Amino acid sequence: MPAPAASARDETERAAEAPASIKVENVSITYQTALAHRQTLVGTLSRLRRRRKVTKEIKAVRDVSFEVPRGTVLGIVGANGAGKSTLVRAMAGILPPTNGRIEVHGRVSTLLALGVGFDRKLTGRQNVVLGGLAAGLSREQLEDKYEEIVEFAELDEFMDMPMRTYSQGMYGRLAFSVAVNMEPDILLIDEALSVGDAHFKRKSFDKMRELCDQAHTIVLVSHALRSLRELSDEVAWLNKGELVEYGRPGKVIRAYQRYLKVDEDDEVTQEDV
Ligand SMILES: Nc1ncnc2c1ncn2[C@@H]1O[C@H](COP(=O)(O)OP(=O)(O)OP(=O)(O)O)[C@@H](O)[C@H]1O
Repeated sequence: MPAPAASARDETERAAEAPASIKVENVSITYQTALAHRQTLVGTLSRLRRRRKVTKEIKAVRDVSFEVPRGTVLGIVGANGAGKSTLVRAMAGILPPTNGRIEVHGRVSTLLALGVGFDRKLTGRQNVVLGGLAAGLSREQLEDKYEEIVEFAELDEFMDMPMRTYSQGMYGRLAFSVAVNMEPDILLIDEALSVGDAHFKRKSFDKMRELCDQAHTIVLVSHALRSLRELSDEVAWLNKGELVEYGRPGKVIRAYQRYLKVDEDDEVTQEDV
């Protein structure tokens, strides 16, 4: 019967026509960082006199291009220092690319290891309200969301305490709960797939799977290869700032593991760490 075939084709065509959620075009990001010389007094004095700053360039991302279609879950893998966090921070608009451009279509919510975070002087409740307003939610939307966020984080009795009194796990649980409950079009997650204790890890992974199955566009940076393989539609492998491979999760992760010289079923690299 033609109808189902036609609708399947329509779907494919629609997906092909749908604009990419994220477009990364020839992006390079270079950090300029002050170089520490051996700290001798004479050397420091002479440099101060000459007012010369010694800087070093670190090319963290080198001419990277790819597109993330709407509704795609993209995993990013790579060794330490490969440029993963730098690229995701640029996608989040925290860091401007040195060259190239990044287009992002949709409301973004981030859960990043570095950078944006809560103000520890404020209570959990104040942080959630401020974060929600900053993310563009109305007061009414925030009231509904607030209950969901607190219930998911299971931190009801701590919400009126300053966040400096929170344990690291409690902090992570609230951050995760805020990020996933903001109903973003695009969710950027860096090294925060599993936070909290074993119970919350399970819960946050199930929530991630639920979000990945829905029409959200998600970018996940993680060293937890098993989770990435399970959650991602596509995987990008970065090495020394360059995009080495982009494609189906099994294929790209196997190539990355060969590079790392670890077995495919190596328990440690599979783990959610
Ligand atoms: N703020 C910064 N200033 C200068 N150099 C930086 C800064 N942040 C990162 N770098 C450098 O940029 C490179 C890429 O770092 P990045 O944090 O993006 O790597 P990563 O792939 O996320 O690593 P990891 O897996 O260890 O988290 C590294 O060489 C790092 O030293």
